Amino acid sequence: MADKIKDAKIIFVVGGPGSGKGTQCEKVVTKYGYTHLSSGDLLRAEVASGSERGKQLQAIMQKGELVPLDTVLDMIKDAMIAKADVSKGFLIDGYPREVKQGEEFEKKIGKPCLLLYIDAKAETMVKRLMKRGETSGRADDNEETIKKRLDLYYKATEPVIAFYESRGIVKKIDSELPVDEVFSQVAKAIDAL
Ligand SMILES: Nc1ncnc2c1ncn2[C@H]1C[C@H](O)[C@@H](COP(=O)(O)OP(=O)(O)O)O1
Ligand SMILES: [Mg+2]
Repeated sequence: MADKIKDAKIIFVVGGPGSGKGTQCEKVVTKYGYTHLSSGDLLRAEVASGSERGKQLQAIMQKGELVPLDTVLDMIKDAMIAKADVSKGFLIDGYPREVKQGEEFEKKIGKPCLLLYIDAKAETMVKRLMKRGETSGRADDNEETIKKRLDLYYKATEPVIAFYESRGIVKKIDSELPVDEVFSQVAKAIDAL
């Protein structure tokens, strides 16, 4: 089954909470016809389904912690297989959150050809998340959880960037700029593939 996705382009989209990953991915979907898979959205869909697994996930996410690796990976893989025939490529948004997740992804699914590092200052991310929290309805868009998510990002996720830098596939994107200017950097990186 996983054979079908072996030849598809896989792009990891990594950045802190509120850095603008989802915003940029939506624009890539429109321009390039890629499939956008946000690990957070997949997990939130499971929570919304009201399943037993969803309830356990919600408790973890509300605390700003990482959910078990196999759960996320299985969800991403199932979603990729479902889209394999129609997709030009995959944007994997919000994953890997830690180096181990990247290693497991490559074992079970395939290798990324690019890592988009969506970079914004902590202060900017907090500001954007607090604003998003006014309307998002997300249980983790509150001041206390935001702080934990940022700490975890710097501790667990930044090493992911270093790991893939050694492979030469990291493209750093300045996400302090207006959305369209951020996107022109993203488009340049994708056009160069
Ligand atoms: N370049 C930019 N300038 C200003 N606001 C931005 C921006 N990119 C995203 N935003 C806004 C949209 C959202 O309300 C919030 C978080 O963006 P997001 O795409 O949901 O981030 P992420 O998916 O990385 O958590 O910030
Ligand atoms: Mg997002």
